Amino acid sequence: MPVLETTGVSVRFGGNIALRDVSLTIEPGQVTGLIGPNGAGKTTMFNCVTGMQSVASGRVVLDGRDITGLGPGRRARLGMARTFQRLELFLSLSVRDNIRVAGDIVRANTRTRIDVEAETDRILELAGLADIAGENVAEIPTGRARVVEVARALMTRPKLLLLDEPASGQTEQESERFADLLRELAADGIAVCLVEHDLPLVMSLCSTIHVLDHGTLIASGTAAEVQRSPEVIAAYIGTEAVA
Ligand SMILES: Nc1ncnc2c1ncn2[C@@H]1O[C@H](COP(=O)(O)OP(=O)(O)OP(=O)(O)O)[C@@H](O)[C@H]1O
Repeated sequence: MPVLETTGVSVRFGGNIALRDVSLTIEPGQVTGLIGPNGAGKTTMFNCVTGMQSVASGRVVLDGRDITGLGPGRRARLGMARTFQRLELFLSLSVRDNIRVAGDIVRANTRTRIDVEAETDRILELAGLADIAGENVAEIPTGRARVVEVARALMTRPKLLLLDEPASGQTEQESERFADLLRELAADGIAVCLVEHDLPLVMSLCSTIHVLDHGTLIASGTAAEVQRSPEVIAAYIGTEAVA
């Protein structure tokens, strides 16, 4: 069973249709890509999934449960977490405290028994951030700050992790390490969904890729399948081969 299923999701902003009848699934234990040109509706889709944007029509189903009417807090407690295109970190806090604070919130708002300090240490190691744990987030490079955001999301133990352009600002080396982290998370059973313009990264990481264009889902399939799709080539990839 997919972790997430959207059926016929549509969103309008005044006369502008941001999403038109979008039906897609995100499976556990995989990295799924959501790609498309600027303005295609990718972030709006994340907002619909996380409850930050209400839908004009359609349904959002998490683990077989219809969550279309639930707010972002309820959805987060049901097991979804996200990161943002524009970094949303506490700039005056250290890397460690940015991660720890999510654990404190989980402990305060749910009945989860969580050893916040131990879990913070585990996630710092897992995400490769232990060497900069004490540094202020304002002082670290953007590429690593993006990993801090992912690490903070992991403190909530999500089953669905939505990442909005997490590799932007990363060096090639950082993005290789980041890809390894996402593979590990998927191998652990998490459903990871990635909005990303770095196509070689998406193509190498994602088992399934959904392609949006002008709010419409124009293709879903493996990297090889979407790269062959004439609609995708015309709308987004162009004629140049993607490595
Ligand atoms: N709050 C809003 N009010 C009005 N229009 C919006 C709003 N949010 C998004 N849009 C419009 O909806 C469409 C989809 O935007 P969205 O940000 O979801 O695209 P995107 O695929 O994430 O783009 P990008 O790759 O540039 O981040 C665009 O036409 C955008 O201008």
